[in-house]
Amino acid sequence: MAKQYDVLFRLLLIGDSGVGKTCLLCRFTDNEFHSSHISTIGVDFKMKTIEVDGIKVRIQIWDTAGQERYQTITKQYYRRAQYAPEGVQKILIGNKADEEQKRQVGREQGQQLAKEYGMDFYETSACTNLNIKESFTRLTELVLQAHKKELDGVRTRASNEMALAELEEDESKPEGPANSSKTCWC
Ligand SMILES: Nc1nc2c(ncn2[C@@H]2O[C@H](COP(=O)(O)OP(=O)(O)OP(=O)(O)O)[C@@H](O)[C@H]2O)c(=O)[nH]1
Repeated sequence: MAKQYDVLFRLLLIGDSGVGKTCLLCRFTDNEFHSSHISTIGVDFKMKTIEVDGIKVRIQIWDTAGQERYQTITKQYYRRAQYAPEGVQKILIGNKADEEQKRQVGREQGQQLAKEYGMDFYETSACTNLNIKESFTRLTELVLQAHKKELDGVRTRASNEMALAELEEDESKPEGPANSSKTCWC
């Protein structure tokens, strides 16, 4: 059976209560949007596998509560992330981009803040599905880049496995032009 993923990492969603962290997560993992605000209690998580540069990446996405009363719990999660030996990759997201009239933070303000912290900036909408896949994919790319050395081994293994699977598939096919997978245009 084909391996389900090559690497696994953990991603943390942090931000004030009501900014749309749970909705970003539900849009990304299940392509769903809920208009009600049910505050996250403590932390919750969902999983999603995406493929970037031929590598199957399984992401465990932790959704933290924005409400202050859960800060003692949620802080433990950021702290653990801070001590990661390879450092932490971050991006800044301004959500609810569909609500232009109710905008609280200017786009330039967001871009400036992201620049100060050396982060990429995305304006998203969980409601209209704007930049959801793009922002999660970008963060995944940053994590993969930060772990480039370990990944070279994974990439070699993945391409060897793919070559082996293709070989096995070819060997199981009966010979003859009718079964040839190549198309000739001449
Ligand atoms: N218009 C619009 N509303 C959104 C968007 N994302 C979330 N919302 C709404 O904002 C409210 C809060 O969303 P949540 O995802 O529950 O917010 P949260 O950041 O997880 O909140 P806590 O769990 O309390 O930290 C809900 O009513 C959502 O429907 C968006 O992109 N556009």
